[in-house]
Amino acid sequence: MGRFHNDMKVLVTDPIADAGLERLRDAGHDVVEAYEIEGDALLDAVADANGLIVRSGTEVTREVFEHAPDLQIVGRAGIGVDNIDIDAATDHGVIVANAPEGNVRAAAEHTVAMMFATARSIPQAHARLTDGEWAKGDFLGTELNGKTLGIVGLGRVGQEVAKRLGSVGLDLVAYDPYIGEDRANQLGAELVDLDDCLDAADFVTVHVPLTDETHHLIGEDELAQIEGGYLVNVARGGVVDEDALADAVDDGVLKGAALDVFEDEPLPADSPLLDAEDIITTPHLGASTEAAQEHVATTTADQVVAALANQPVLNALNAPSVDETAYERIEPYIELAETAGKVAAQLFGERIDRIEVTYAGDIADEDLDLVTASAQKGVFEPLEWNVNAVNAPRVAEERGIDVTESKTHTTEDFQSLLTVTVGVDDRELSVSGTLFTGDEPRIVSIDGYRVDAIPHGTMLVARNRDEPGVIGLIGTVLGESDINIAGMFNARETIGGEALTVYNLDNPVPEDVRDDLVADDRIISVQEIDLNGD
Ligand SMILES: NC(=O)C1=CN([C@@H]2O[C@H](COP(=O)(O)OP(=O)(O)OC[C@H]3O[C@@H](n4cnc5c(N)ncnc54)[C@H](O)[C@@H]3O)[C@@H](O)[C@H]2O)C=CC1
Ligand SMILES: O=C(O)C(=O)COP(=O)(O)O
Repeated sequence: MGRFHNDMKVLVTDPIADAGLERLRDAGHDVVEAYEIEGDALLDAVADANGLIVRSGTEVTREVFEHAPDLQIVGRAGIGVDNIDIDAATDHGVIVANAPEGNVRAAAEHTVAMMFATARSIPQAHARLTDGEWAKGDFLGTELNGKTLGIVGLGRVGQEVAKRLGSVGLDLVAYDPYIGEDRANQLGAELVDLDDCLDAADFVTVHVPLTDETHHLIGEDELAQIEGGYLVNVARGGVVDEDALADAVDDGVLKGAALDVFEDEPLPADSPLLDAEDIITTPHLGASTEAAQEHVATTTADQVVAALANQPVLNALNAPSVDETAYERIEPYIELAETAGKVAAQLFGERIDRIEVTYAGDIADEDLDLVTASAQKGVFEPLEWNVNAVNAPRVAEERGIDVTESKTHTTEDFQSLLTVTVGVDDRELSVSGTLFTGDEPRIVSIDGYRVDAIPHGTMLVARNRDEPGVIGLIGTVLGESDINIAGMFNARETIGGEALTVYNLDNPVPEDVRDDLVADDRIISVQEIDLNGD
């Protein structure tokens, strides 16, 4: 388990509000602001960073993660994470967290402003006036009242746009295959497919994230369907095919378009979008309000501080996320699961093809994704480099290891019991743990034997025949090697059958000492478990 550090380096590569920077400093972190860096300068700056905060200006590529061995979290002070390679982050065990709420209203308001601005050619008219021309006769706008608005992507921003524009006399249609009809209806929008949405709309506004699926979602054919209307894009460049859009506006297929976002940012000066009189643009200002910037900066800083203190990260996109009160309830189980996973993997000692994590009793009521991920971390830790709860599920998937989680409310003896079973083919081994008063972790069962062991430091698990003198022999051999026994617990199947003894030791047991022990034919096996570092 990592420990709390408050002197870590947080690299900030896009400007965020001071309130966010202050929170990082208040937590004791070293904040390094380095704006507009890319290439080798970015790789150098990130090399010793524990946290990284970006907005849309920094491309956080796989190469960045490869050069950032100490990085634990990338905080995105905003919504869109298309500039962050989340797969690479997961592979490197780095949390990616955004601030999905803070700038929603700002983006929605900017969308509304852009819609009116394009419908009434406000920027063009203003430019003519500043040029000294009273061009009153040249501008005949379009009223929104009585028209139809098509919303492509009815998520947080899309819904806020619907709320605002539904009240100015627009009929609303929406295309979003991932939201329910009820939600759309509550907003007064009819949920339709993309074709119907574009065919019906006089104004189309896009609010989808940029993904492989949405890249050029609006191309030449789709623009043709909006014939005579307007397009607004305050989501992401790349969702709309810019060349096709410039042509559509030039050719009069569309009356106008309003764009806040571009495939290439900053927008190159020679972009055809800038030549089209009826395309209005802003330099990615959707989130640029004081309120939004303060909100996203503080939310992001809080998450970075939390991650660096091994606390839950609320908006983690690639790790199980839990809220703070739920986290308080499951926190002790996170460590217990990791320990049980380590003990199970070390005792099983061979390749595994499955992990089962079972929860019984009160704990079964909780959301336990993070606990299960921790159990996996424990199982994989002896095998893999830099495995944590973020990338453990990925490691399992890549290695073809089947992970199952099951819950039951009934337990025989404990209020809550957690069991990690590792196995391959028909062989398997289970380790169960619980928490005693004061959240003291205890291993209460190993491979079917009831034990009561404090999981800590170096442990020795001996399997022996239940005959007189065996425990004495083990004590003598360890004593002769100056290995102090801090505690022990003996469990047996039946009198004279097989027994399992767990020792807590003050020092590791050298291999020759273990060989000496198994040389006695009453001792079937001895295995050392290393929980040092826990
Ligand atoms: N211009 C700016 O400064 C800002 C831009 N944004 C951008 O706005 C976009 C939306 O943000 P939110 O509404 O907060 O995200 P969200 O995740 O709440 O909503 C996105 C919606 O798009 C839908 N969607 C996904 N794939 C789709 C597809 N193929 N077809 C149709 N719908 C699809 C989802 O189901 C979801 O409902 C993001 O790209 C974000 O980066 C957000 C804030 C500021
Ligand atoms: O939050 C988003 O998705 C945005 O597009 C805002 O981008 P920005 O933080 O202003 O670079």
